[in-house]
Amino acid sequence: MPGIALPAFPDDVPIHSLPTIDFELVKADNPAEIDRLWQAAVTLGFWYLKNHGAEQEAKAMFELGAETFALPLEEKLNYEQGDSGRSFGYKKMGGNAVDASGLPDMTEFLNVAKDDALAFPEVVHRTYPPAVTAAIPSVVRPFVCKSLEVNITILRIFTRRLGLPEGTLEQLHARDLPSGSEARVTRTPPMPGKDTADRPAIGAHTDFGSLAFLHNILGGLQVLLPGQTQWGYVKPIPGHAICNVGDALTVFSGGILKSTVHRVVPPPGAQGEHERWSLVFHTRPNGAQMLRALVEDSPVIAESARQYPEGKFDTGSTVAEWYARRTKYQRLGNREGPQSWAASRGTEHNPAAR
Ligand SMILES: O=C(O)CCC(=O)C(=O)O
Ligand SMILES: [Fe+2]
Repeated sequence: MPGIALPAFPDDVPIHSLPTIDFELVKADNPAEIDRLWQAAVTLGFWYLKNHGAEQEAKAMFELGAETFALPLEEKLNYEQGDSGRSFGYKKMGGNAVDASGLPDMTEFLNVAKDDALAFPEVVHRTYPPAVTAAIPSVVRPFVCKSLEVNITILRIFTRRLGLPEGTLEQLHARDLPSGSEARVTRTPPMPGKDTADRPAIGAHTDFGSLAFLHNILGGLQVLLPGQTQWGYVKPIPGHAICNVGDALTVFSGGILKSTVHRVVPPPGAQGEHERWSLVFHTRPNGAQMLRALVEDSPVIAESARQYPEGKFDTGSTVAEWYARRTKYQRLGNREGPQSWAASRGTEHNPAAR
């Protein structure tokens, strides 16, 4: 459980060092820091974020996750997300595939919709276990609001840098329009002695949405940076969130922003003896928005999109449809064969990676 003394991240495993962006400087419009953020987003798609101001809110969310996961499985299954393509609610361990062979995942999720948190006590999407419902005003909503503040600030910067009219990305991620945005707590049981690549806890994927704001305690997250063939761990650093770009921003930006493949494997070294917890806020665009490059709105995006095969960023679907397809075919309950895994994929650079 979060909070107990844990072994340090080992120093003999391959890591990818990511740049650290200072959110205070970004908010203060510091040009050099904004440049560094932009460089990270268009090259690696991943960066650390310090001074984000969400530590207390994150801690409370971890505690709520612990309380929820401690419920009997039978009770948790009453809130299971199901196989329809919706992710809100509880996801049982083994509900998803981690690769084309249909190997089951090893992680349980609690996913609370941004819309349910902000509209509470009104129910927009679904209901949650009573302890979660009771904690929406005091725990979930504050975390959602802090996370949105961080991600919307970053989206404003991307709007400018992409040459889009002011407010474009903010409007595509409107607070009060329905979306797949959600707060997620994850728990993976200890997997001591497991070879990392043999037993992913969460399979290789790109994120479905726009921006992830992730809080890690133990290692286990690995990324496959663009152009590289070696997975590297992202070492958790206290007080530093890990941020990454998701598929929706890659598509909107005509390939300028990089949505990078990542996965979760058992924590390395002695950390593998412990349960792994993570917390993430996934910011996703308005569900009704068509998912395609914003070529009419920005010459920079039009120019970038031209360098890719025609139609690459014309998904032909709304954000909600794209997201539902990916969620649905990841579910083992919908699996018909390797084609189901293929149907769950996004803009991954290397769809065969696991
Ligand atoms: O737990 C982690 O470190 C990553 C979780 C993740 O990739 C996701 O929720 O999309
Ligand atoms: Fe992810």
